[in-house]
Amino acid sequence: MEKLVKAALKARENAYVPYSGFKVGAAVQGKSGQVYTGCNIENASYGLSNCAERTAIFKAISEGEEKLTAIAVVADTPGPVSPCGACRQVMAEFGIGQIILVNLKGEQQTVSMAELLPFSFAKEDFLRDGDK
Ligand SMILES: O=c1ccn([C@H]2C[C@H](O)[C@@H](CO)O2)c(=O)[nH]1
Ligand SMILES: [Zn+2]
Repeated sequence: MEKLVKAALKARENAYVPYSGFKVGAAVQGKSGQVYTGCNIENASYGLSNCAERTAIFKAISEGEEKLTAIAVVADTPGPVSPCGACRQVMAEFGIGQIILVNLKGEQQTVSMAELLPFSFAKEDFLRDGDK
């Protein structure tokens, strides 16, 4: 989805990365069709840094989206960028179908959630039948 890749590239420009210098951009599409973008936002207390993917996803959910259909992630990596484990788990929560991984050379790879995070932990693993 070229629209999502373009939005992610633009969001990458807003990355706040005084510590790593590594800019990442993301754009996620909600079931409504609306697109939400995000960049990574670092902190002097390094562990509080937030990845671009989670910035975009949390923006979408906080605006009322309940399901997300696709996400594009862009960074200046040798091959298509590989999202961190924390972001993979957050993506899995909202059933993202298509994960489009891109680098600045335009190399692109689209993967499914099951490919990106096999054997993931989900609510079905701990909620009782009546609560699902
Ligand atoms: O998929 C990724 C990988 C890394 N980062 C961020 C976290 C940190 O700010 C910087 C270096 O790890 O890149 C992302 O936003 N997304
Ligand atoms: Zn991450």
